[in-house]
Amino acid sequence: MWTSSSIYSECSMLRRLLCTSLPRLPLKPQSSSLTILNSSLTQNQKQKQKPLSSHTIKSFSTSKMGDAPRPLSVPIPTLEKAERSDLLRALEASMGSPFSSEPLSPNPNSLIIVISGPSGVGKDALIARLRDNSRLALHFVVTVTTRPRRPAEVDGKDYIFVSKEEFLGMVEREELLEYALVYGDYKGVPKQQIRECLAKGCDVVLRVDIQGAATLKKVLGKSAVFVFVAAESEMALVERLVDRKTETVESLLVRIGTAREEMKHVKNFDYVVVNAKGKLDNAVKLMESIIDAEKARVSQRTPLL
Ligand SMILES: Nc1ncnc2c1ncn2[C@@H]1O[C@H](COP(=O)(O)OP(=O)(O)OP(=O)(O)O)[C@@H](O)[C@H]1O
Repeated sequence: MWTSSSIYSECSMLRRLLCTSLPRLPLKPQSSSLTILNSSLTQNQKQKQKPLSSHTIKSFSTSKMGDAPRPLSVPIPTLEKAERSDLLRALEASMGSPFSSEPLSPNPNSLIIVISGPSGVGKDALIARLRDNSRLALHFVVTVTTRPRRPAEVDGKDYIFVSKEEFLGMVEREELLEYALVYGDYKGVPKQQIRECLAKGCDVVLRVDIQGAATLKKVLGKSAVFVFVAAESEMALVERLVDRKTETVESLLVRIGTAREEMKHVKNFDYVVVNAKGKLDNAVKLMESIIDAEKARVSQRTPLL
């Protein structure tokens, strides 16, 4: 029969047993039990407890951690008094092997980043800002096009401007990763530039329209990162196209109608970047964050090309 006094005496015996066995507990694996037991001590008992000496730690070092047997009698100096290098050496000796300075995770793979979105949304503006100001070292693949050069554009930098015959020759020789007829002009992505860049270990940015992105998705699948650039509203997009003053009324109508359809494709992309009016810098920062996050992925993409 349990009486209240017998329960009390059982409890105090158990407490005495636990307190006297405390210094023998292994240091790491059971540190949570150490905390629990410690909290059950009276204030008086806590004051009587001495800090762990190097001798105490030495006896812990004879215990096993996981499967790795640890050598006996490796003296580990106290944390307060030891030289850092001595402490590191003692810890290495105690663990049974030297600490490696090799990176714990491998270098991230090169990325293929596909930037797409409706006409007038600001793809070129975003890419120009990334090219000129970004902290990231990116290679921007220069698209080949048969479209006439706009006054501010530089051949070989903004686009490679070629005749229709030259373009079709490239198609024939299978030099393009993808190509499309966009608003009456051909645009294509040259394979060679991408291959050269990936071989050097750099990250490649491709700028394509929505059709091009759909084709690249079939070719590259999950090996590339697909980013959809959007305006904050349809009105903002139309204003931007009108203000750019590069389109006729007919081509404006075609682009606006196409943009309505293209917005439906956003679900096929990995990320969406809203390029709001006057907030191009925010869009650039978001692009950089996406690239940073992709570099930090545990399961890296491997470019297929
Ligand atoms: N955040 C922004 N705020 C205001 N204007 C912008 C912004 N981003 C781009 N623009 C302007 O909007 C216009 C369209 O941008 P841009 O030419 O870069 O679009 P695009 O998506 O490359 O178009 P396209 O596919 O037709 O070549 C340009 O005049 C550009 O300067």
